[in-house]
Order: sequence, then structure tokens, then C-alpha cells
Amino acid sequence: MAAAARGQGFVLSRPVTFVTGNAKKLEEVKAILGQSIPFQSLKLDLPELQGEPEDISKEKARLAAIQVNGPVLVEDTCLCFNALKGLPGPYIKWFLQKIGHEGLNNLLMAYEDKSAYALCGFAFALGPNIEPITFLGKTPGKIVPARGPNDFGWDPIFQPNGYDQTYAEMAKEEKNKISHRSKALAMVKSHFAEAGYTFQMDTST
Ligand SMILES: O=c1[nH]cnc2c1ncn2[C@@H]1O[C@H](COP(=O)(O)OP(=O)(O)O)[C@@H](O)[C@H]1O
Ligand SMILES: [Mg+2]
Repeated sequence: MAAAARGQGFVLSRPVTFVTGNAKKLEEVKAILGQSIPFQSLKLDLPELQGEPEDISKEKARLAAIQVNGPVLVEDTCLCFNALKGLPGPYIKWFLQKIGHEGLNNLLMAYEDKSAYALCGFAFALGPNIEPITFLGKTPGKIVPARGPNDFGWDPIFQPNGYDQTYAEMAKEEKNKISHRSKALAMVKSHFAEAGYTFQMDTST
């Protein structure tokens, strides 16, 4: 029982449900995970707690596990400006919606420091009332005037360190090699490998 509680050898009778309302995130998660973890997706916009990134994804996982009544994976992404002590952080979604790429650049106008980091928090819960486990991935970079296709969030204004392209200008495979999301998912994958979860799915239904 103790082993099962830690996930050692835990048998999952269903694939993991990745809960997200964001189609672009799902696209990346599919590309990064490949066949490594059996998962299905559920389009659901979960309410978000205010607070620290880790607690936000944990709470999202708790809510999702209750709704799904099974194993769930959720994700929350922050874009943090160093000059603003980490803000907008988890509030980036609303900042982006209201003030756009230009407004986000303008927020840093008064500061010489344009450095920022993208932070991705995944949380995995085996089921309702089981404490979720979190995985954080971080990619440092800087905020620049928008360049590249505008098809995913703040990709056009984030230029990762060591690159002269923004996330939006990079080939998808390139972004997926170094992104905040891929770093967090690498930890999710290791956790699954170490915990030795077994999937025993009934394929007859
Ligand atoms: O990898 C990324 N590149 C660019 N924008 C992203 C990325 N990941 C998330 N975003 C955007 O940042 C914000 C993060 O908010 P959140 O993680 O709560 O998204 P969600 O509620 O749409 O799933 C959203 O506006 C989302 O579109
Ligand atoms: Mg969020």
C-alpha cells in the first residue's frame, strides 16, 4: 500500500488525461511526449488560484482529478520579467490579452534589464484526493519587440538566451528542444520511468 501511495508499481487502468483549454499547448505536449506516456486530452478551462506557480498547477491538478476521476496531468505557464521581480508571472495570460506584445514591451521601458524567463509547471495527480506532484521547467531569455508568426501567445516577444531568434521565429522542433515546457516534460517522463507505473488498459471497450 505504501508503495502504491508513492506510485511504485502503481497500476493505471486508464491513460493519463491531460487537461487544457489551450490547443497550442496540447500540440507541443503531443510533439514532446510522443508515445512515451499513454495520454488523452480533455478540453477544459480550469479556474486558477492566485499565488505561486507550483501551487497554481497543484490546485489545477486537484480540480482536474475530481472532474476526471482518474489520473490527470495539467500545466500552467508563467512569463516572468526580472526587472519586475517575476511579474507578470502567472498573470501573463491576462496581461497579454489586455495589453498585447507592445504593452508587454512597454512595461519594461523604464528598465534597462529586459531579461525574463519562461516557467512551466506541470502537476500530475494519480486521482482525486491524491497529492499532486509538480515538475518545473525554466528557460531564460529576454523580452524583445515582436518578431515572427503570431500564433502562440507571447512566443514573438521571447528570445531565449543563446539564440538570435524569438520562440516564434524558431522551428517548432527547435523550440521543443529547449523550451520551458520540454524541460518540465523531461522531468515528467523521468518520474514515470522511475515510478514504474504500469498501464493496464481494457481495450475491449
Ligand atoms: O510556450 C508558450 N509560448 C507562448 N505563449 C504561451 C506559451 N505557453 C503558454 N502561453 C500563453 O501564456 C499564457 C499562460 O497562461 P496559462 O498557462 O494559464 O494558459 P491557459 O489557461 O491558456 O492554459 C496564455 O496566454 C498562453 O497562451
Ligand atoms: Mg495560468
